[in-house]
Amino acid sequence: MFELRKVSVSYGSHRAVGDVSMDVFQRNITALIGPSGCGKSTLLRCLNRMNDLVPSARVDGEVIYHGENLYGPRVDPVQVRKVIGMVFQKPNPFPKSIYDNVAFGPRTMGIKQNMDDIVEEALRGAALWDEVKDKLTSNGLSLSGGQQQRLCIARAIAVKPEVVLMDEPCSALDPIATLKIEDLIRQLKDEYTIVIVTHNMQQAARVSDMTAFFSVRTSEGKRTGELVEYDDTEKIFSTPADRRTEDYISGRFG
Ligand SMILES: Nc1ncnc2c1ncn2[C@@H]1O[C@H](COP(=O)(O)OP(=O)(O)OP(=O)(O)O)[C@@H](O)[C@H]1O
Repeated sequence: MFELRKVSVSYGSHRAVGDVSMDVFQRNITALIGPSGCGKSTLLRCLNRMNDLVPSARVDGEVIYHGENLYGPRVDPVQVRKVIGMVFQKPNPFPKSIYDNVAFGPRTMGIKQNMDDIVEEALRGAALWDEVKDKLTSNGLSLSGGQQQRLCIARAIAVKPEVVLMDEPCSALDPIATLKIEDLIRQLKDEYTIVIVTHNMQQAARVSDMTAFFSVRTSEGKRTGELVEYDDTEKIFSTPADRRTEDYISGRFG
């Protein structure tokens, strides 16, 4: 789905992550793991041009999506973000009804199909329908944290993206809500390609098919994130090839 070729991201003169080359496979769950500050979120945001919104950010290298460089001159970043959606760390529903939260994207895109059907399908897809079907006019902010995050996932999938990027989607949730979101992520894989940043190694091991481990290299006092190892999740967590990966997953570092 994605081919990253020597992708580096800098904020001003600080290179946050350097020379990342990896492929992301379709209808797979790919986890990005590694210690704080190694550039996981920065790299994730490259995949739908979210870094464009940070004035100091610069992306070098190529992010090829379906054979086309996402940073090519003819590519419209707004269009990119419709096809490659994002779910953030902290649930961030709009202060609107549950229905309007989900309908927002399709309405903005001028989708003419029956909106009730779209909203129901997205809420079912996000495993939230049964809990909210009788209160669709209630404010999205009245839901619990876990429900709010599933509402945000419903909002993301309502516009039928191909890819859903998730930046630590469970870090603000309790363990039960976390397990629900993990179940949901596994279900979403049938239809979507998912890339997830997580601090939680057990979560990466539980949900992902492929895992990329990043580390930080310090040179002349400057810290730059780098991709250490990328492989099947099972391999990364059982017989990693690199000592740094082994140290991290066994808790000796990070
Ligand atoms: N908007 C920004 N402006 C300037 N520097 C930034 C910005 N966002 C991130 N950075 C820097 O880029 C580096 C990588 O940060 P990033 O948040 O991508 O790492 P991370 O691995 O996701 O960390 P964490 O796990 O703590 O969220 C850090 O040094 C951070 O300070």
